[in-house]
Amino acid sequence: MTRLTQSDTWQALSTHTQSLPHMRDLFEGDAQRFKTMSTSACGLFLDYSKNRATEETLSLLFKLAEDAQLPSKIAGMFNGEIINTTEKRAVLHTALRASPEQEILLDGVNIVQEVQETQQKMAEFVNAITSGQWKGYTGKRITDVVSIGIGGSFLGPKIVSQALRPYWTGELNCHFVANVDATSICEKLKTLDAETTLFIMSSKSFGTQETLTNTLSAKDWFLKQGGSQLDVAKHFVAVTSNVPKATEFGIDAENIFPMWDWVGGRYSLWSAIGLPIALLIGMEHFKALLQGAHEMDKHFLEAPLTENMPVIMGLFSLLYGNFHGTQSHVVLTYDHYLRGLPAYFQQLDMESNGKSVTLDGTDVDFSTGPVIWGGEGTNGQHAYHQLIHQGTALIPADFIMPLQSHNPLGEHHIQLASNCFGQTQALMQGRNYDEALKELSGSKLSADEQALIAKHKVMPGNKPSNTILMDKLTPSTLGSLIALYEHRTFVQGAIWDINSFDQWGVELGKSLGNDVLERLSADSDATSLDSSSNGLINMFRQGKI
Ligand SMILES: O=P(O)(O)OC[C@H]1O[C@](O)(CO)[C@@H](O)[C@@H]1O
Repeated sequence: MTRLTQSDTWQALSTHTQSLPHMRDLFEGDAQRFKTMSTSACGLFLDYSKNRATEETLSLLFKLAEDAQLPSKIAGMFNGEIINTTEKRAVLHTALRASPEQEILLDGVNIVQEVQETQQKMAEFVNAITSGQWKGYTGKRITDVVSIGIGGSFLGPKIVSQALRPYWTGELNCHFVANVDATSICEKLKTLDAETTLFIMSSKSFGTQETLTNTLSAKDWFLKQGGSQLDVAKHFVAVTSNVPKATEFGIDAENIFPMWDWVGGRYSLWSAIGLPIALLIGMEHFKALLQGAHEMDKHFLEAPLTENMPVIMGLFSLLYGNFHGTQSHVVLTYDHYLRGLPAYFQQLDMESNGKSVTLDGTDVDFSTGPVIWGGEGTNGQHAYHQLIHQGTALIPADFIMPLQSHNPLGEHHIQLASNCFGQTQALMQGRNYDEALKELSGSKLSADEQALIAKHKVMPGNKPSNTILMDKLTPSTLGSLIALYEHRTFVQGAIWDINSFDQWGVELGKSLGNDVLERLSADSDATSLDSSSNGLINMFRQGKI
């Protein structure tokens, strides 16, 4: 048993959460609920009133945070303490968006200076490419950039670029290649001209098979299209913490943008991994993105727990997973530009908190990270909202929506808002049997049929949601929003006392995959593995089922 579940606060929450009134009653009993259970910070507004919580719930949750020494753990991260204990690393993605005059010492070195130097290198590169000063091997300017990377070296650049489409400067097209499935790169290369294409190879480790294979294929394509080995330097750059391996691979040293081991892959978009973003929106907007995240960092570090947006969101997520048995959390972005954000938050939270031992190696006796999923509203209402409303699983939801659209057109945005707010209201209040029966009273159905259909129309409600609003989706509000979720993830891991910053769970698949690769290309069939793996390998070798 862990100290956490033995604590008085945990035990009190466990008892308390079993006898909470329905949210309908909480709203009916307090006209000020929206006012008191909402907060603003860094260009974001959070309505957390549609949660299964009373003042006592909140008080117990904040006590849980204090018991875990959350404020000092937050300060520890910002100060570069070695909190990624299994890899003996600091966790300092916050330094990537620190003010230039800040000093953050790591092993006696002010890392803010290194960050600023890399940002300067990025700015010069972005200017060279977008001004046309940087020429390809036949003297033409670069028109297309292909970003090759996977996981945090793909999701951040891809999804932030998509979200900030209104801010693209228009000089470049950008393509993202992640999967080792050749279709991904082939479909892009078909449309490209080697003379005007630049490849950015993004890999913190410079050891990820998918990224290495894709980069080798891109290089092979480039050479077959007429480029020479000497021309590679004009068309290939790399972002990595492993400079020796990148140099060995053939990337010119001056074309390598450094990153550091104190930046986790899923927290790296703020580093040179974000180069595709800066190329598309320009360095000024990229710095606004960083500034938005920096504002949220300051809020997270300085705001009292009871007014701290990431703390509030993290505590509610923990409440449902640990005291209401939820297994997943849905993120619904009521904005087409933000359609990729749930996938980004998926890696961020699931690769961080998908753990089952505490820092000292004790098996947890509580739920940790939930499954994060979601998509864009209103599309989800025509796909999976049925289950969220009437299914047997309780699924807490986050609704995210800008108040202003980048594309105001007729009734579109007001209808989007009506759907967003209507959904949170329906989830909270539901529809009881009497209400369902009353709706059927005018129908041609018999009394028995009405009674039966009414049963099918009942919606329990009491389904929790947070609603996050912003005036407009800008680089700054997007930066604050993503940092909000980064810190929301941190809050949960800190209270659970797990390591949110390593990812040992992805190593086994990689090593077994390498073994399978050898067996797939061996001279004889596989026989020494389990019958399923042998069977699958040998079926692939035969090339037919
Ligand atoms: O940037 P790299 O080192 O190629 O790693 C890519 C991704 O693979 C992981 O290490 C495992 O999924 C992620 O954490 C990371 O973002």
